[in-house]
Amino acid sequence: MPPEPRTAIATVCLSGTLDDKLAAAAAAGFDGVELFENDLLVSPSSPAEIRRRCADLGLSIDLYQPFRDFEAVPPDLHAANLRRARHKLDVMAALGADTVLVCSSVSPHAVDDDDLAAEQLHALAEVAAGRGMKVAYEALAWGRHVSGYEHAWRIVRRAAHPALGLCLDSFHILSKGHDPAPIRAIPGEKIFFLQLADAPALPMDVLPWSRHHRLFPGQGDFDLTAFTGHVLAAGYRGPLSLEVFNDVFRQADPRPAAVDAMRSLLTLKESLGLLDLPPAPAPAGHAFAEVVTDPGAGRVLATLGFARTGVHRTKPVELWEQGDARVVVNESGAAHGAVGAVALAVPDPVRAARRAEALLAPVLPRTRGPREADLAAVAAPDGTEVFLCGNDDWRGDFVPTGETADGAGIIGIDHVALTQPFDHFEAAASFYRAVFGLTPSPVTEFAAPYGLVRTRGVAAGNVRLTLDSTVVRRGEWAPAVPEPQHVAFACTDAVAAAEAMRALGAPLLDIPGNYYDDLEARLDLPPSRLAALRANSVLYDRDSHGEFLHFTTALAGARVFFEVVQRIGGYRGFGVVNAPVRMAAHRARRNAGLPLGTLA
Ligand SMILES: O=C(O)c1ccc(O)c(O)c1
Ligand SMILES: [Mg+2]
Repeated sequence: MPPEPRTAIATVCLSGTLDDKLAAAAAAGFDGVELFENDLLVSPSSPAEIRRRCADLGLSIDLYQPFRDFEAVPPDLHAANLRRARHKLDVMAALGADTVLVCSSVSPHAVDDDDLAAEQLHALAEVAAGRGMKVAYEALAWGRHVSGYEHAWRIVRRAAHPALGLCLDSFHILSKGHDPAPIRAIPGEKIFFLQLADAPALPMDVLPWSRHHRLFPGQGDFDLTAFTGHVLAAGYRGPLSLEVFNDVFRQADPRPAAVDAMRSLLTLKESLGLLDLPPAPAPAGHAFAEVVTDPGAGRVLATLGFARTGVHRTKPVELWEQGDARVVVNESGAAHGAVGAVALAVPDPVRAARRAEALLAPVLPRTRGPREADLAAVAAPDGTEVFLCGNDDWRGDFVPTGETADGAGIIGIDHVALTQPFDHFEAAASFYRAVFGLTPSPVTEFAAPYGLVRTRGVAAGNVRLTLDSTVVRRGEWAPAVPEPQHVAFACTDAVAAAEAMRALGAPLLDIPGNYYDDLEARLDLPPSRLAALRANSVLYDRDSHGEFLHFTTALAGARVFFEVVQRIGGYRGFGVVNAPVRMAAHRARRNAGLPLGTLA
């Protein structure tokens, strides 16, 4: 295995003051930082104090950035630029930083003259070299005359100064669709710095795309593995450094954000064969789901045909079962009122937990009472507990009740919908992908009653999770309660299940007639099919692989409800198109003041 590269993160990625950022970067295990000039300018600490702080935290300052609008200007401006540069190099000396990033000029004073650019960068490199420092030249995607790395490399080659090299930034190269393969031909020692950022494919101008929408590697649509592979193949041996300008990350708690960033780098290293981790666990299915709520949830499950098969030996927790669907109802934290845990059936829980730990997932203490199963559990970014179950030992925690029920057609858990706090949307998908090997689906957006919601699934085998969040932070007029989470059960005949559950008194949501009139207009379903859906308030969707029928209960706790779904053929989605009518129906019930889990 090649040597493992060092890691760094640009302070601009993180929220807070410089102290907050440095502490978060160090805590997440980064080796160094790119110090963004503005973070220094607004800091009350002197450069020497910042240098000591970084040393105390075990961080190097790998790059001082950015120095702007330097090259290819008329002589008087060049003299002023050199003077400005000398000042910054002095600051760098006090910081103990040896590389300055010069990004390609956006100034209207710059001229389109590679010879002049090379000559002036040579002059800068000469000044830097006199202090044992280096200059890394970066082509901004929107640079006035230099906007591609191959152009920047021609200028660096022409300048031919040992203290002048390139800074490669994946965003500027991949956002413009430039081929990164020729990077392999650049001598590695002339690549002074590597900045990594991913991004979603967005049809927009590169500057706002770069300044607002960058993501950590693996979170967007760029191929960072191939890109980084080219740079390493060239012989680059500097740090892998994250430079991510993102509106949400900039205002999120920097400590979990830095952990999310590091998890992304660890996964990237793994994909490059630079890091050996226990493999992702290939989960087979949902062992159980836990809802933390008031006793209403159990009563609602009874009306869906579930039997209360066990009570926990030591905790106010019940086990409810139907087919292979198992729900643990935990009444010990009713205020939380949502999905508390998902439990994945995995072949080797110990190995899966080791991978999770290596990827910085907090491993939860095993609070074991007498006869309580030794379950490995880790915390997802939003605090949801993820249990790893190799077998059914966990059932031993429950004293069997002997209770049975006739059932109403449920055969297992189809998916668990884990509505995410606004700040965690990207980190959540990365977490489930990196730690458990679940594959994220593309993000879709829909208009919900209180604003736009974005959603994506993460799935592998029979494990499916959905991760929803609002597109922008919620408006003040929206109800204080966040969107609920839910557990969706699989059945083989949704219409029959809805009939059976209504007969048992299930509090199923009523869907308005407008919805069915629109279904008829759009999909031309057979009249008997449409009538059955309408009569039972069953929702419908289809894709190129199959069909999807589903219906939901009223809220069974402050933030949780249940859904019943039928997949026909290879339908891949989650009925997202129907989320707005379901949300509006929940809202209507909430606004009508119906108590939670009110039975029909
Ligand atoms: O958006 C910018 O100005 C900016 C500055 C420095 C960089 O390294 C970069 O990639 C972008
Ligand atoms: Mg950059």
